[in-house]
Amino acid sequence: MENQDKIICSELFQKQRKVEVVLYPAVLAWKEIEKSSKRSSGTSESEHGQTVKVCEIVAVHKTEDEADAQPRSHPKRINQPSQQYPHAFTVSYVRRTRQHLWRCADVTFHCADQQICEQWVQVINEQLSLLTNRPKNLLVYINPYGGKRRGERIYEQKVAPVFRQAGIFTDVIVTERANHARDHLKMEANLDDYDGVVCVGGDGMFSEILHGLVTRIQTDHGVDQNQPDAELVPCSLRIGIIPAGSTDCICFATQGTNDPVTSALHIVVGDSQPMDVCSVHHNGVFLKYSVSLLGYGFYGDVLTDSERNRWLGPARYDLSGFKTFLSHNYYGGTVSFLPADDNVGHPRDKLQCRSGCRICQHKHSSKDEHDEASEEKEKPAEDSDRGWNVIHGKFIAINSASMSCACPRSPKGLSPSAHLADGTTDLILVRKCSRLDFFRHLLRHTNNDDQFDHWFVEVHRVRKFRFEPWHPDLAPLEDASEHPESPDLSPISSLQETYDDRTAESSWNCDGEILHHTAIQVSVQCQLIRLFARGIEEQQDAEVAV
Ligand SMILES: CCCCCCCCCCCCC/C=C/[C@@H](O)[C@H](COP(=O)(O)O)NC(=O)CCCCCCCCCCCCCCC
Ligand SMILES: Nc1ncnc2c1ncn2[C@@H]1O[C@H](COP(=O)(O)OP(=O)(O)O)[C@@H](O)[C@H]1O
Ligand SMILES: [Ca+2]
Repeated sequence: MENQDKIICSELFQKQRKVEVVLYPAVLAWKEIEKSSKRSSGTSESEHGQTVKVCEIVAVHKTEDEADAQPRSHPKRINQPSQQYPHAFTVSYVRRTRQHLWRCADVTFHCADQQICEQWVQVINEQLSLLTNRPKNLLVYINPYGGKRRGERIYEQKVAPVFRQAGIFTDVIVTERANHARDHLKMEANLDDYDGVVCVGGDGMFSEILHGLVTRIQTDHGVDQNQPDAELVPCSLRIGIIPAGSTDCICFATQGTNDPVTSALHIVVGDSQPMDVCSVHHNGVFLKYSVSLLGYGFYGDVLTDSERNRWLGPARYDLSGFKTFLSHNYYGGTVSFLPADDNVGHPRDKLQCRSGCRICQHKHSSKDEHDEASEEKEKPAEDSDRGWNVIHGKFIAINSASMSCACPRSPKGLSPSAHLADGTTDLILVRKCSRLDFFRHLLRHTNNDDQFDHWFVEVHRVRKFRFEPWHPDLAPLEDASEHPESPDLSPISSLQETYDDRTAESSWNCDGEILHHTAIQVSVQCQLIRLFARGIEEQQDAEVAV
């Protein structure tokens, strides 16, 4: 073993091939040195060798099992290299497969000398121990009733083995009722014992963890959440999401897939993705936090209806989506919003938030300065409407997407260019239109067409917004902005007979939870939490160059 300038190099044996294994300061590389005659053509892998970033090594261990230590294809033949190389160690690392999916792969190196083998295990472990962003102790909450009720099985079979391999200690709590996890975090959990909290479930379960954690931190720091302008204290603990829910949009939109093993690996390598959180108030009283969708009208009605059919699992949303689409309700109200600065782009600029996103980083570095400036602007009470835009209308949907809300149903999401951590939310207003028009709009969430390119849709990037449903007595008789009716998918208009658009109110869908107030004030809290994620990687990130 050579150890020059912290580069360690040995000739070892891997799958009956002699390989040169090199540990650079941040990369492990191995390359075949002598090709056996059988493999003369060689694969590109063997010619160019393979590399793994040290920060993506899950674990290294001495391969004790004889069957593992010997090349598997010829365990009993004499004169095999395994006789000359009886010692072995195995490196488990992250391998990217298709579409942002990560898997844990193993490579076993054999060597002649026990000391060299042990040295390799030691130096790799030393490098791993320098990676201080990796969690060592995690608090795990499992919702056994989320999604298809597979939370416990998913955790035991797919996630726990990865954590075990990486030497992570876990305390696991299987929830016994709704809000069990939230209340435990709020009042009981000893947060000092952990580097992070893991939630196994869907967006609703994530919401529990978010509320428990954020509320606990504010209470510990004496911050009053009821003050809409209170400066909230960011959470130091990161949150990991193991998807086992119905929509899994927060997981999908932060790592590009809803796969439990991929999530487990993002946690193991200690990824960190800051994220915006919207705080929702009603007349100065705190209601809820939201990180993905705050939706009034269509998505509120879908959620309300779907709760009755929870037994259907994830399919309840399709059924309720279809029913709500047929009802074709619209709701009067006034939306006011404070637009974001131009430097965070625009919802239709086609710039997508990706791993290491510049817009989110810029926002972070300018956050303090920006917050001070904006407080100055908003403080005087009589001047509090300065910079606000006001829109009155009848809306089929009012959606605030603080992130893209990409999910398997809509791989590009409700607002494909929304950013995870830029301190803004994309406010999408879908005005009263025909069923056919609304169907076209919905359909564009599933293809490459621009869902904002309709006369009845407008979208604004905002830092705050308010909504006020029309009081029946004060509602204007006709909405001035209304477009002449375009063709409808009509025969169902009889469903509308009992519908009074002057009194109708919907409810807000707040990350999959119903809010009990319709008049709300929303403010984006820039980068309040961090996830064990890295945003969606560009495809070329998958390659490593030495
Ligand atoms: C024509 C097909 C149209 C497909 C349109 C799909 C748009 C989907 C956007 C989804 C945004 C999801 C935002 C995330 C919400 C979640 O926080 C939240 C909670 O998740 P959890 O249960 O995992 O805890 N999930 C939800 O509120 C569910 C929203 C799902 C809505 C599905 C709507 C399906 C619409 C189908 C319309 C069918 C029209 C057919 C006309 C012939
Ligand atoms: N043990 C439990 N029993 C019943 N409900 C629970 C339990 N644990 C969590 N919940 C609630 O279940 C709801 C749905 O959970 P979630 O994991 O988001 O699944 P889904 O994506 O299918 O909606 C959440 O509102 C959460 O508060
Ligand atoms: Ca955002």
